[in-house]
Amino acid sequence: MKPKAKKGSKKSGGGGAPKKTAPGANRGNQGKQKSRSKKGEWNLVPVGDEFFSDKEFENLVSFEELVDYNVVSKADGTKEILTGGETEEQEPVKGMKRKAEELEEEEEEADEQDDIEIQQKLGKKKQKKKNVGVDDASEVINTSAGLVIVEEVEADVESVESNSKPEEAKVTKTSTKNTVKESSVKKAKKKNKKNGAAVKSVEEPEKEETQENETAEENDFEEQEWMKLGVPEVILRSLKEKKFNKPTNIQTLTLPAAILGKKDVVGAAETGSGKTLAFAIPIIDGIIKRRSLAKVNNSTDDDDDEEVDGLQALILTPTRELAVQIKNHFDVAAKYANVKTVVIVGGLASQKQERLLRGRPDVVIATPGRLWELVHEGDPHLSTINQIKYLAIDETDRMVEKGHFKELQSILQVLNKEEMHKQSRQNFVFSATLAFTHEPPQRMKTIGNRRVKQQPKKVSAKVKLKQIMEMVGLRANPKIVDITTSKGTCETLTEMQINCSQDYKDYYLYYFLLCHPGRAIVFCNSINCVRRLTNIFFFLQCGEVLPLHSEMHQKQRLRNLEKFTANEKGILIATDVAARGLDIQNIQHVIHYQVPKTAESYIHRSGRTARAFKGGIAILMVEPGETTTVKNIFRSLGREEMLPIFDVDGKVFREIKSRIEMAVKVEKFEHTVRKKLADHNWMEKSKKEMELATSEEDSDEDSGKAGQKKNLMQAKKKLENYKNQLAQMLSNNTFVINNILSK
Ligand SMILES: Nc1ncnc2c1ncn2[C@@H]1O[C@H](COP(=O)(O)OP(=O)(O)OP(=O)(O)O)[C@@H](O)[C@H]1O
Repeated sequence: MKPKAKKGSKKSGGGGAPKKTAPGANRGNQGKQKSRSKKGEWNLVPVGDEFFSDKEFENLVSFEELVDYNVVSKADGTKEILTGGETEEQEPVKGMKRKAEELEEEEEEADEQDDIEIQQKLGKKKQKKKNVGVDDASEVINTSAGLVIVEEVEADVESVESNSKPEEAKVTKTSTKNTVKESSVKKAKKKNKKNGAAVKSVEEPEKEETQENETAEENDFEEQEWMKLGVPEVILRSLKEKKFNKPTNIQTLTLPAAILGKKDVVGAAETGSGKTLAFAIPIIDGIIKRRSLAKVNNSTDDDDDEEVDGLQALILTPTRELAVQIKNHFDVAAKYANVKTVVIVGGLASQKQERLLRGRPDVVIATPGRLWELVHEGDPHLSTINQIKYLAIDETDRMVEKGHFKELQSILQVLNKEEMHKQSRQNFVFSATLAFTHEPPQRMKTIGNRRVKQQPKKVSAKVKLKQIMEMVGLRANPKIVDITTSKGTCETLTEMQINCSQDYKDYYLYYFLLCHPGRAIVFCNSINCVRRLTNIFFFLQCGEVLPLHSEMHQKQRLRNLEKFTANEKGILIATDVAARGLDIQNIQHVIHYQVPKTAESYIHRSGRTARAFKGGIAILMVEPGETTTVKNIFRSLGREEMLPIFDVDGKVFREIKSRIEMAVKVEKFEHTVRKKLADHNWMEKSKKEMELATSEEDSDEDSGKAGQKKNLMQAKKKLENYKNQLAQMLSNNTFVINNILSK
């Protein structure tokens, strides 16, 4: 089989039936032919649209296959395949037909070789990077207000320098090129190991790591590293137990200022970098210290007792799930510290939460809505909320967005009302996109076709941070650390793109999930899309497929997250409620089924994988109508190159198409049946209620009802039939699919 290129390529020979080939492929087969002993013909091979999403094939016009040919000997003893129009040099083979598959295999091997070379280069590159420590931390910039010390920390030579665009582009290219071939994703594990490569394995990464490191880990706990930061013994114990052997960068850079310096902290660091403990540890430490101080004082003065008995700390988060998770982080770190935490979020019974507050917890972790409700209702424990000693706002940039979280503003007003209390409170403001800023939208730069004279300027990171700090009410001289990379996402993440039509997204998604089993989150922009995909992938028997969106009951949301966390191959189909902060171990893949609306959302969604030093893949699915949004996102991220294209194995892709088509049909038809059923039930119910009287009307009704019932029965039968057909398809795994499943 041979691909044909657009430029300078000869038109394809043969008169193959115009089967479905790639768009633009059927340009006719009447091209000029250098006829010589014509024995066979090159025939068009049908290929799907998917080939045209592949950058590598951008010049491709068609694929052709020769199935009928003779091999004749040349004078030098080698063989020659004579075709209708050209002679191709082949390796000496014994007069047998070379199968298309063999040729494909060769191509794959060549690609693999390319990959190995890239991996080797990457391995070296990473080695070089490792030698550059975080300690190259630099310098201090004074903001215009002169209040704030901004420390810019060079976490990574290539990624942090904001002006190093060419270098940055080089990194993106190298790290992505090695993933261009989808077929090589699995092999990457072996290669990475061999080469010590930068891109970590994405298939079961933790298993390999834990097995190798298990024995070493006992002695790996770097107690001194933690102690240097001021972490007390009682927290060290739990960190050691958790095998948090050494602090992460953001922890190293913020903990001393927070624990020893008692400073307010503003922290921006990539997703999954351990920001939660960066504020949880100092808060726990502070509570313990205040308590022991109070004990000492207590022996002389009873009045001080009150101060440590009330609410000490408030943690605010944008989502309910995140609040629950932060509580878990606190509880882990405070295992031996006797610090009591509760979660106050909407969607759960407020009576239960009031009861929890009666237990006088030290720390309340809350979403602003429910918290404000309870403050407003005069909950006794929350009555001293204005005197809290610690305030942490996670995902702060999201929390202070205009139009969101009105209640947050109300809470902050209460907290900041009295200067004395404000000054005695330590604040923590964190997010992966805290310092992220946007170009003003194009529409603000033009009026009609005219360019606006005074072009609106991009708000600088410094200005944005200043606004946030003022809004939260930070004290003077906070510690500000921004170690986000200019590309936005974390270093261990591999990003790829799929370009296809809307209809093909289901095919690609199924293909990806089939070929790359593992815990995955699929992100959608709408609840309807979540529902539709959940049904389709349920019908396709893709393991445990769980929806998550804001119209679900809170209990169900939490239950689904629990199930997802417990299942290594679970698939969560979610809206952006799952985009921020969720920390679920070993999510291997994130798929943006629909392009997110903002760069922040892209960063946070992608950041559900590749967390805490691990690897992961994020796939961005783009249909033509979404390309402008993608361009805007990448412009905001300062990226000049598009993502590498995720390649597919055409053989597998063709085989799964019929399954998807049937599953989509089942999903649609089930929807119709459900609607018919609802109509029928409604008719039944209303008839009973109205108690229609006349017998004539009764008979009309009866015949209409009978017709409707028949209709419904037929539809149900048809649906059953479709389901059976799908089940049949799913049970008939072909050789190709079995081959994938066995890997
Ligand atoms: N020092 C450490 N060593 C190893 N793992 C750690 C360490 N600190 C935190 N972790 C783990 O890393 C994971 C990510 O941490 P965390 O959820 O705090 O990230 P984050 O920076 O808040 O991410 P996001 O921006 O997505 O919210 C968690 O599972 C956490 O338990």
